[in-house]
Amino acid sequence: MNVYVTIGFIVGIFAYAGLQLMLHLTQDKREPCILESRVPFLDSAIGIMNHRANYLAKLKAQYKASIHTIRMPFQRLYIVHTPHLIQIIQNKANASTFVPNLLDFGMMFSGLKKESKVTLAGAFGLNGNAFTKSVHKHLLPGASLLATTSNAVEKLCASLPNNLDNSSTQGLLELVRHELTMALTGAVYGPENPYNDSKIEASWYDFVPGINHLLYSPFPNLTARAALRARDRVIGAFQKYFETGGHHYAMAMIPEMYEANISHGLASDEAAKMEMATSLAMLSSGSNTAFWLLYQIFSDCSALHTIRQELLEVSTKEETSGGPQCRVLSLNLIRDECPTMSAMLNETLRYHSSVINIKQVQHDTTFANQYLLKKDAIVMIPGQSIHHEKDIWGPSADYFDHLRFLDPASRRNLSSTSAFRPFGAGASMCPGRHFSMNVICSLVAMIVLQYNIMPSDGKWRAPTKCNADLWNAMPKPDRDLAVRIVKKVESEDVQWRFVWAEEV
Ligand code: HEM
Repeated sequence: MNVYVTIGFIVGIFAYAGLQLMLHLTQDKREPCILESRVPFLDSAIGIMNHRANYLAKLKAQYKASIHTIRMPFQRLYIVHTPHLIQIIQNKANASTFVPNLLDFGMMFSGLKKESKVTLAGAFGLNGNAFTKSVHKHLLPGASLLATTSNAVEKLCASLPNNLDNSSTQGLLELVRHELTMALTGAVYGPENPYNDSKIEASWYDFVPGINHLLYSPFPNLTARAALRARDRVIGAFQKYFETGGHHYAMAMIPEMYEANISHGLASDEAAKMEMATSLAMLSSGSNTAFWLLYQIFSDCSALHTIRQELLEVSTKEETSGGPQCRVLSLNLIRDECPTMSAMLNETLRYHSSVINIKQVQHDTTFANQYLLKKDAIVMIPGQSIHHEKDIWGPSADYFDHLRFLDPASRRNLSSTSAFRPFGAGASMCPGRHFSMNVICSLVAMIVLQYNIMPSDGKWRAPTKCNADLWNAMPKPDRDLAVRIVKKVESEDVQWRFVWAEEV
């Protein structure tokens, strides 16, 4: 054997043994166990590369542990899989021990300068940032949510006929993504919405794949050059938006966030970068949710028929003088008066969700009277483990059942964040969930009532979601579905009017 190969081999063996020793010497016996240590400190990186968003659920299925440790270079992760342990973490008394750290995530990919990060951390500490505070204030149920939802619904009503009425073959995901992007951002950013420019919309979606590089790559500037150039274009558009006062015509949340960041000492062009975090929260999970919901409805004839019937029954006839029949649907009624559609939405969230809640341990603590959790470690709660737990959801937990939430016992689980957590839990539970669900339900109802969707190859086949991003609460399908969308024959003679007419 070549002498260099022999030396390399021996060095490799020593390095491996050294790393194994280091791993086990630095792991306290009282900490949750390590499940895999074939490649010390790198098992999880390899596992995530291979299994992406499914990695943690795969570990649970394989080892059946309720909690375990993952070691990465300079970081320990504690993965929690079972409801009783999750409840302890979510217990109010433990709020100062386990703290959400989404703030860091937003800052990591927004392109902020170091000094701006320091300014924001000084201003907001562990209490979120101007963005999270404002969303909690403006998008929880109330007049502002109502106005913003109505605005988004108007945008959908205006754009849908233009984009769907041509019976050509289109990608389902691409189609709903465009509709939701324009409706959500249009309602939030107002008439000067930077995403009105199709180049900026395209640049946003060119940037998104770069987030993984910013999170995991040691050299994102080399490995994600095109994505980072796309981010510069989006940031540039937001800088212009604020410079020219576009935010004065937006919903109150946007100028409020901007002014808060400026008042804490951020330069105007840096404050504009925070809109990358707003855009990500707004645009990352919604279109994937709408995609899966449409897939589940249209691929099941009986569910489609029932949902159409329910929607029709809550709509009312509007008197017209001649011409086609006119029907009005108050989309806000769907949640309470269309049980199958609501059940289908909740099952879509339960079954497909890839959410992982992340908290940081603030000090060494003994958890559940048993485990030592070390300061600065990250606690991860994979929603998949809970959403597919047979003790909670019964033997059919691993299957999609659009009738599941018609059953009172399953419906009760909706209000337990130890059972149903597509939007997280506790004080940091997604404050955009009402807005997002309102608009997604509206889009889906408008499509279901007016169009037929058929896969262009004639057979519905669920795309896989093996490459879904670990950070996204709803998984992107690995491939888009080519579909043909045609106006329903019956709806040729009906003029539909859709409104969001809720009273506060
Ligand atoms: C289907 C759509 C959405 C899903 C599945 C989703 C999911 C989530 C999840 C899982 C979290 C983390 C919660 C936790 O740590 O406990 C979160 C946080 C957040 N989401 Fe959403 N989200 C969606 C849409 C939106 C929209 C449209 C907005 C804004 C307009 C938004 C704004 C936020 C904000 C500001 C936070 C941070 C809250 C905090 O730290 O206090 N989300 N979201």
